[in-house]
Amino acid sequence: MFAISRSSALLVSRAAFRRSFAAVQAADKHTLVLVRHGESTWNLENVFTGWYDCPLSEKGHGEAQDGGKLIAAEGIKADIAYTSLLKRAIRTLWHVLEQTDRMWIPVNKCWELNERHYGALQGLDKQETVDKYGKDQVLVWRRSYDVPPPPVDKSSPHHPANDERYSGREWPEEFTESLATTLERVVPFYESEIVPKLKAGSTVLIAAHGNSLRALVKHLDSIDESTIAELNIPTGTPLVYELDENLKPIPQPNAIAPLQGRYLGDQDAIRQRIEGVKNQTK
Ligand SMILES: O=C(O)[C@@H](CO)OP(=O)(O)O
Repeated sequence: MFAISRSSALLVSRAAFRRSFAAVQAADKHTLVLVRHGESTWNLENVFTGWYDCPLSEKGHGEAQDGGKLIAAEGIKADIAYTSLLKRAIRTLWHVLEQTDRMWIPVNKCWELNERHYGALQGLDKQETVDKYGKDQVLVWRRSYDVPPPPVDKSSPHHPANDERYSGREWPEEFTESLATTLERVVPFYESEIVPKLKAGSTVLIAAHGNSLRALVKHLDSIDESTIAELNIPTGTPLVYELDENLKPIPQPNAIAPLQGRYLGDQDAIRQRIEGVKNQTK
């Protein structure tokens, strides 16, 4: 009475095959979620920020909470999170973890994910800087790949040697960063710290900054130096990457080129936010 017919045995083994194939596929797919912090007080005031540690604005708190809700609605469950040493990104991460009910997962705070250091431009009004130096020069400082803004020296409060969170490291007498030098710290950090977690099957969440994330997506999406100059990342908007077994992005439907990951949320509103970042220096 327990004998299984040949056809039902076949059905059982097909179902088992489908299940194990799905498991292999799942193991070969890796999820990485990137979120730029919500609007900060200095974004609101249109001031060059870099490593200056300003908080989120009222609107920025709301953007970060909404970003977290979108991640929760997608059913994405981060296993480990990374952020910078700057409170606008840390607070954004806290909002996302709260909204996704993942406040218990490990969190790593690392200077390598900081915003690009804006040198002597930190603290200057973006529009006044355009009025003084011209739109083209300011665009070169903001978006060119390898032209850094003028540096700060150790007499400046903006120099990292004067901030205890960066103690224990050697900093050059003069400091500033281009996107290229930002990438030189972001990408090795990603490769050495985050890639092993992804390979081990963890879903990874990174809350960081406009330019540290531009550096990371340049690497992930193999974006060339002239195209990356046109790329702006909106505040508080989750960007979801599905990566294949070689950790190459699997192009997502609705991805906004040149990105292969997809932004969560209302796509028209996201395009408007992107334009807003671009238009900070008209
Ligand atoms: O001021 C900054 O640090 C960054 C991000 O807010 O600005 P921008 O978009 O001009 O690079």
